[in-house]
Amino acid sequence: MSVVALVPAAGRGERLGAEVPKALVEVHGEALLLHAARGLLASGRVQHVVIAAPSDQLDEVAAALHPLGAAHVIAGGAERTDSVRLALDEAGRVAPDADAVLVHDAARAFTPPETIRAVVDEVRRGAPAVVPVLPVSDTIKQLDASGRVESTVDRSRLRAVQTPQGFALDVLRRAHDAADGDGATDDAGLVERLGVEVRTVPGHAHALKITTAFDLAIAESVLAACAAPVPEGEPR
Ligand SMILES: Nc1ccn([C@@H]2O[C@H](COP(=O)(O)OP(=O)(O)OP(=O)(O)O)[C@@H](O)[C@H]2O)c(=O)n1
Ligand SMILES: C[C@](O)(CO)[C@H](O)COP(=O)(O)O
Repeated sequence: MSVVALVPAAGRGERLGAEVPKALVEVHGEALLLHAARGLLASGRVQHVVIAAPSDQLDEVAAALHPLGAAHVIAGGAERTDSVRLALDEAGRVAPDADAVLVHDAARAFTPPETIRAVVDEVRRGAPAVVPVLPVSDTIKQLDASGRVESTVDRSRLRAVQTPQGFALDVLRRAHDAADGDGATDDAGLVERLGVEVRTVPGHAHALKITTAFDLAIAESVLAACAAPVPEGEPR
């Protein structure tokens, strides 16, 4: 089985508010996108990477990825779903042998390799679709239209969903074909509409989505902690 990873990286990063698109924001001297793509390849499960970049930043993105040597860059679309769809089309050209596909946000640049491997391995075990998830730690309230609390939601079966999400390639193609421009906030959401089973594997705190400046500060600390030598006798 050959695995192609699609990395939607064409967002502007409005909520982060940096001077460059979010995927090009640097942490420890390297673009978030480079961290994300390198993590995918470092998992040892991914053979091809296709990146959907802002259409006016293709050269900048290619330059940021230079240390990696192996990635295909295309222009993304107006919405995340459009960027994934365009990358999926490109995957058919650059990785015709692929039968499994990952979709991974550039914004989740520090997802650990073990999470990526867990997703791929579940697809290899026959899952049509797989998402990494974390339990929700806050109490969740449902509000009415005026902002008053209507009810407290049972959180025992709620999960926050991360990326990479893994799919049998034909399943993701069918899901995007059926969506026909009617997007979802994640790709598994499109698969759910087909009535196809979506399995879960444990997510990881380091796979946080860098959305705001606060998230970026957390990500910087995560990377610093991972790079720091572990004192003798302490677990990593
Ligand atoms: N048209 C778009 C919009 C988003 N993305 C990508 O989808 C991922 C998740 O999106 P998000 O974190 O919301 O990024 P932005 O859209 O850039 O953020 P914002 O909404 O703050 O502008 C990111 O890697 C982003 O680059 C994309 O490829 N194409
Ligand atoms: C795909 C995703 O990261 C899963 O949690 C998330 O749905 C992206 O949402 P956004 O609103 O595009 O940031």
